[in-house]
Amino acid sequence: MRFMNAPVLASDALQKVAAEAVRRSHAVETPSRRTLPLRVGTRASPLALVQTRNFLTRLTRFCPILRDMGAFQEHQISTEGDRNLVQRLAEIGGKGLFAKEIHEALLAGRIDFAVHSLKDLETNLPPGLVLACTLKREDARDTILLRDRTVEVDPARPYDCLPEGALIGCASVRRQAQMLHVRPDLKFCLLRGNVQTRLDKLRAGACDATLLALAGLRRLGMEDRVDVVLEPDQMLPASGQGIVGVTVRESDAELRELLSAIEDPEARAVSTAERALLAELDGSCRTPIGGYARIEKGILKLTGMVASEDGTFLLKREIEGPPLEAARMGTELADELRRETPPHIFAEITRA
Ligand SMILES: NCc1[nH]cc(CCC(=O)O)c1CC(=O)O
Repeated sequence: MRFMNAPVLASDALQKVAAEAVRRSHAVETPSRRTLPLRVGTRASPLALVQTRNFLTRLTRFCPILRDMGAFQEHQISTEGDRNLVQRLAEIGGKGLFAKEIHEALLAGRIDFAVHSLKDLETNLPPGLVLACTLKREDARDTILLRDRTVEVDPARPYDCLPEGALIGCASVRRQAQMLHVRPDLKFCLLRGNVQTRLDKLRAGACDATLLALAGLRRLGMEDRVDVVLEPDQMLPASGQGIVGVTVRESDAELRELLSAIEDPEARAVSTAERALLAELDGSCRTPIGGYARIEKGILKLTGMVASEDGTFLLKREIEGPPLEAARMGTELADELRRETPPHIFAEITRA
C-alpha cells in the first residue's frame, strides 16, 4: 500500500524496524517498502486508549525512529459492545461485539493493526486476521469495590464483608457464579458501561458493590478505589484478563514480524493455554467459565472452571506441563471439565 503524498522516509523507517525484528528472531521475510503512518485501531474508551498508547510506547521504545517520525495514526472505532449498555453481553451475542467493527476495518485495509483487551477478543478470529502480539500481563486478579468503604475486610474471607442480601452490580456471569457459590444470598443487577460510569453508579447507590479487573483500574490510575483484591482461588479470572493483544492481517508479514519481536513470550504461553481452554468449552461469554495460567519455575500451570449461572454447580480443575504445550493443555483441561460437568449444565448455558 503506497500513497502519492506519503513521506518517503517512512518506508525506510519501517524497514529499519523490520530489519531489527528479523535480527532478533530468525525469520527471514524481506520487508517490503511501505508508507507511514501506521494506522492503529482502538476502541474509544479511556481504558482502551491508555492500553493503545502504552502499546505504542512499547513499540517506539523498541524502535525510537518511529516516534521521532510521528509514525502512528490512532483510529478510534466505536463497537456494538460500547453502544449497547442495556443488556448483558451474554444476551447480545458475547465477546465478538467489542471487536467486530475493528476486525472489519482491519480486513478492509482502513487500519494496519488493532489493540485489544485479550479478555474481550473472541477465540475464533475472523479468517485473515491473527493475534500477532501479546504484551506482558498486568495483574490478572479481580477486585471488589464497595459502596460503603468503612467496613472491615478479612482477606482470607473476602466475601464476608458484604451484608446479607447485598446487591452486586455485575455484568459477568463468571463473577456472579463464583460469588453465588460462596454467598447464595447475594443479589445481582446489571452494571455496564466503562469503568468510570460504573463507579459513578456505585457511588449513586445503584448497588452495594461491584467487581472489576485490577488490571484496568491500575492502568487508569484508579487502583486506590479497590477495597478487596481477590486471589485466583477465590475468584478465577477470565481467559486473557490483564493481557493486551494486537491483531493484524495474516498477509501482513512485515508488521507481524515487527510485532512478534516485541511480544512477551510468557503472556503468549499463558494466553494460548487460557484461550485454548475457552475455545474448547465455549467461545461466547454466556457460560460462567474461568481460565487462568501462570508459569512457575518453567512449568505452566493452568486452572479452569465451569459453573452454572446460579453458582450451585462449580467445578475447577488444574493441569500442568511445559509452556510449549500450552495449547494442548488448554484443550485437554477443557475436555476434562466437560466430561465432569453434568450435560444439562452445558445444555442450559448454550441455549439462546
Ligand atoms: N469487559 C471489559 C473489560 N475488558 C478488559 C477489562 C479489564 C482489563 C483487562 O482485563 O485487561 C475490562 C473491565 C473489567 O472487567 O473490569
